[in-house]
Amino acid sequence: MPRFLPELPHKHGTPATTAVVLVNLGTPDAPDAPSLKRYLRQFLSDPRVVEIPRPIWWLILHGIILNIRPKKSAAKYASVWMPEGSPLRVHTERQAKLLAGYLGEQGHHLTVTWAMRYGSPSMPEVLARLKANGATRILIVPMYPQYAASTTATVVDEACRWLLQTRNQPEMRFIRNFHDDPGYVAALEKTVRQHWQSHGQLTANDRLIISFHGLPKRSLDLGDPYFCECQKTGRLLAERLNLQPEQYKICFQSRFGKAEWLQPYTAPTLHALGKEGIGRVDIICPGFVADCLETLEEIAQEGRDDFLAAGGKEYHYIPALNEDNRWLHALTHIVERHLAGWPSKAAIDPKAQETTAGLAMKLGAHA
Ligand SMILES: C=CC1=C(C)c2cc3[nH]c(cc4nc(cc5[nH]c(cc1n2)c(C)c5CCC(=O)O)C(CCC(=O)O)=C4C)c(C)c3C=C
Ligand SMILES: [Fe+2]
Ligand SMILES: [Fe+2]
Repeated sequence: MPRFLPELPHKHGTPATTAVVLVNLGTPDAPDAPSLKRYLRQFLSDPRVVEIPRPIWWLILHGIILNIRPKKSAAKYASVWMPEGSPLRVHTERQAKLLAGYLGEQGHHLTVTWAMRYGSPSMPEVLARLKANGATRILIVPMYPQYAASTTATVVDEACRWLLQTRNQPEMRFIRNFHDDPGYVAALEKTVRQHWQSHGQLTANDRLIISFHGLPKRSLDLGDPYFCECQKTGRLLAERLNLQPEQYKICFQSRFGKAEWLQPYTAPTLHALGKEGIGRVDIICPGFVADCLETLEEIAQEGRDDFLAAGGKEYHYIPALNEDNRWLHALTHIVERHLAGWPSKAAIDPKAQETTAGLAMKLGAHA
C-alpha cells in the first residue's frame, strides 16, 4: 500500500485558499439496528472514548454491547428522527450554511463545510475534498464548547492521521474550546430568557438544571479539564441569569457502564427534586450546540418521565442553540479570532498569481 494518499502534480500559481470545517460527534445513517451497529462499533472502538484495556473492552464491545445496544438505541433514535435525517446531522449542516453566510457578510472568502468524527461525512473524506479543491489552510472547529479528550482530542487525532498520509499538507489549526466565550454564554442566556418569557419566570420552588454529557470520573483525576470547564460555563450562565446558588444545579447525564462518572448524575437528581416537592424544572444542556439523541430523547423525554413520576408538576427542556442567530454570530467571532493572520479577507489578485507563475517559468521551474 502506498505510504501517502495520491496527489495531483504540483502546479505553480494555484491560489491559496482557506476552509473552515465544523466537526461534530457523528450519528447513525438511519434509525435502524444495522446502522446503529456500524456507528457504535466505530465510535466505541476509539481508545479515547473508552479507556479500558483493549482485549477486555474488545470482548465486552463485540460480545455484549454490539449485540444488545443497536436495537435499543435504534428505537430511541426513531423517536427523534427528523424528516431530513438525524437531528445532529441536520443542525450541523444548517450551522455550516449559516456560518458561511455570516463569514461572507464579514468579507471573508472561504469555504465552510462540516464533517462527522464517526460515521459520515467522515473527516478524511471532507479534508481530501477540500484539498482537491485547493484549500491550503484549514481551520477545524470541534463543535464542543468544553474540551474533553474523548471528543475534542479525537477530532485532532483524526485530522493528524490524515495529515500523516498527506504529502502536500495544508496548514491546519484547531479550536480547543469556547466554554467561557462571552458570545456563546450570552446566546445561552438569551435562550433561557426567551423561554422564561413564554413559560413564566422560575419561582422559589422551581429549579434550572444545567446538564452536561458525563465522563468517567477517572478522566478528571487523570487531568482532563472537562469537568472544570462545564462548571465554569454553568456558573457564568447562572450569573448572567442572576440566579442564586440554590436556584440552579449543574449535573452530568448519559452515564455509560458501571464505573463512577462525573457527579451529580442528571436522572437521579431529577428524581430527587420531584420527591422533594420541587414543582417545576427547566433544563438546558449547554455542552450540546446541536440537538441530538442525548438532548431530545434522554433529557426532553426520559428526564420528563423521571421528574413527573417522582411527583414533579412541570418540566421544560430548553432547546440547544441549533440555528439561533446570536449563537451563530458568536461562532462567527470565535472562528474569526482563529483565522487571524490568514489572509481570508484579502482579494486574490489574479495578476500577482500570473506573475508568480510566469516568473517560475522564466526561472525554468515546471509550470
Ligand atoms: C462510552 C462512553 C462515552 C463517552 C466517554 C462519551 C462522551 C461524550 N459524548 C458526547 C456527545 C454525544 N454523545 C452522543 C451519543 C452517545 N454517547 C455514547 C457514549 C459515550 N459518550 C454513546 C454510546 C452514544 C450513542 C447513543 C446511545 O447508544 O446511547 C451524542 C449524540 C449522537 C447522536 O447521534 O445524536 C452526542 C452529541 C460528549 C460531549 C462527550 C464528552 C464530553
Ligand atoms: Fe456521548
Ligand atoms: Fe476544578
